[in-house]
Order: sequence, then structure tokens, then C-alpha cells
Amino acid sequence: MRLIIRDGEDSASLYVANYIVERIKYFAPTPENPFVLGLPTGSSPLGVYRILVDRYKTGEISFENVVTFNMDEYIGIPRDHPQSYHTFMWQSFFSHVNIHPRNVHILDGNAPNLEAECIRYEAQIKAAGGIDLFLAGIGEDGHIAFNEPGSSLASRTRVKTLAYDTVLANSRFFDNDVSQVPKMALTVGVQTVLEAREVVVVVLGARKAPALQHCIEEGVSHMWTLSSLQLHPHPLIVCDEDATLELKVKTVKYFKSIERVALTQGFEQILPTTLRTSTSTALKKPPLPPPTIITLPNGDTSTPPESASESEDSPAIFAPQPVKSRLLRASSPAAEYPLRVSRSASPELDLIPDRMAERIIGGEALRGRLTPTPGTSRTGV
Ligand SMILES: N[C@@H]1[C@@H](O)[C@H](O)[C@@H](COP(=O)(O)O)O[C@@H]1O
Repeated sequence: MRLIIRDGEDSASLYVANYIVERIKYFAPTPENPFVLGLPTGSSPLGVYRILVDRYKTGEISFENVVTFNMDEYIGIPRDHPQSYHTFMWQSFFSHVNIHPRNVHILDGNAPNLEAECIRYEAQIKAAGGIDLFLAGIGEDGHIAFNEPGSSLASRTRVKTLAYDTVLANSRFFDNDVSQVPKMALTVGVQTVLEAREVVVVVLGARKAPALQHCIEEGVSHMWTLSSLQLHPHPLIVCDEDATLELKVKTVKYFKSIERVALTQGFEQILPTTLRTSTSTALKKPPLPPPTIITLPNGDTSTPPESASESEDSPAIFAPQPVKSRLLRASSPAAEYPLRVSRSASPELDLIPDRMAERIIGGEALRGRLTPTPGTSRTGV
């Protein structure tokens, strides 16, 4: 985990914007090998977007070959609603730079089949070669995207109910009227974020201080989903002084000293650029075969999510790699840990057999009162 602390919002935003510009420029994206950028909404990234727009206007950076995927979108408000994330992104950023509309991806919170929309989104990310850099903000409850407390750390893009704290916090954008705030959203999952080659989080202001403290100083917890970044190989959090208010003095000094020492040694507190991003197309994932169309129970069609078998095969670490933890790769725990017994057709008997009774002297009488053996009936127990 790298934590960069700046005096205020402006200097923190400047750091993040410079960082993104550097990443894109070094990557030297082309139409065949675009830079894939994950993007957030909220007030935290606004300063970053402003600087990126300025840099574009001065000719320093081009978004011609940048593909974007937004983190989330409300369900049920019109796409052109002033507070939709579509509106936010076009007003704050996309309209001011040379990005191709076809390269912009934002979840459709009005899709006729929301689950199919989520599956499609994951497939689009995979087809783009994965996300090179995911920029994020956080909620006051430590959520990343809309992965509210209690979200699975193996979650993927899905429909999510918003926590009351989030509805309350976001009511400032809806005339402070909680009743107007959508209660559900589509969001990329924690796992979707962790699979980005690099994650950069901007955390501003005292109201984010408790969340930052939990995520930096405490353990990984589904109650503070940003803390999952502790499992990512290349996470960077950039915050202002106010956001550090709940951190121990020792923690703040430690992270500041790392940056200072790195600078006095003549390098930034980042991995060598050549290790982080490559201009070689060979390092990108190969294009996917045409997606298989599946028919959902309600008759809609969609593409299936890819199995978790990929990404084991790159021996050289040239670019930031997706998380390989077995736990975090488990898109389906049931598939990851198959039962050794054949599963019963009856849900009542669909349990792992417990043969403890066999090990208890005189346990015959107990047999059947413990977890049933598949194929036997509980009748008469
Ligand atoms: N879904 C978004 C998050 O992605 C964002 O990080 C958060 C913080 O917003 P702000 O930066 O305005 O505090 O707002 C919403 O909940």
C-alpha cells in the first residue's frame, strides 16, 4: 500500500492527475492497444478531472486512444437526470476532452434486464483487455464504487442496494431530500476493481478520515470494502491532511518518510515505470473469441462471465498483474470448492455428510440425527 499525503485537496488532486497523465503518456496508447481507465464519480475526483481537462487543452495529453469504464450508476433515474452518473461524467470530463463516445462505458441503470447488463459490462471489460488503472473515490463508510459494507470481497458487477449512510450522504446532490435519492445502483464489484492492474484512490476531507483509518490501519474487512486494496499488488491512495485525522501520528509519519526517503534517493515512490506499464501489445491479453450468446430464463440474451481459469500463464511480471489470490479469484465458491460427494437432487439432503456418529461408541443411535447422508431419508429420525 502506498499512501501519499498532500496538504490540501488541490495538491492531492494535482498529484493524482499528474500520475494519470504520466501513466497514459508512457503507455503510448494506440487504437489497437488503448489505455483502459476506470473512473469514479463523486466530488472527490472533480479536481482531478479539471486538471486532466486543462492538460488536454494545453496539448499535453490526448484521450484519443483511451477507453473508459465507469464504476457505477444509479438505477431508475433517467440517463439525462442532472444527478445521473452519465450526466456527471459528460459534464465534468468527457465533453471537454477528445475521447470517442464509443470508448466510453457507463452502466445502464435503466436496462430492461439489469443482471444481463452487469454480465455484459464485465464481458466488455475483459474484451478491452482489463483495466490498466482504476481511479476511485470512497464513501464515508469506506465503500469503493457502490460496494457497501458487507459486500463480498469476491463480488463482480451487480445490482446493489445502497446503505442508508450512502443515501444520506448523497442526498446533498438531490436537494438534501433523502426520498429523491435512488436506493439501488449498478456497480462494479470489489473483485472487478482488484483485477485492475493498478488502483489509485483519492480521499479528501475529514469526513473520510474514519474510513481511511479503517482501511489503512485495520485488517481486510467486508465492512470497509476499500480495505480489500490491502490484497492488491499496486494500490495507491492519495489523500489530503484532513483525511488523515483519524490515523495514528506514527502511521502518517511512516508513509511521509517513505516518500521522503524515496525522493532523496532520486526516484518517486512508485515502481519503475517499465515494470508498471508496457507499450508492448504482446503484454496485453489476447483478444477474446466472439462471445457466446446465452439465453436467460426470461428469454433475454447475454454473454456469460468468463471462467476463473485465466491469467495464470504469464511468467514474467512486466506490467501490474491482476490479483491472483485463490480467494479473490473465486467467482463461484461452489465451483472453486466442489463437494466430493455427489449432490442430491433433494435440497433437504444437499448437505455434506457428517459421519461423526460412526466414531462414537454406541453411536448407532445417533446416526441420522446428525447431518444426513445423501441418499438416505431423514424420515423416522
Ligand atoms: N458511488 C460513489 C462512489 O464511487 C464515490 O466514491 C462516493 C464518494 O463521493 P464523494 O467523493 O462526493 O464523497 O460517492 C458515491 O457513493
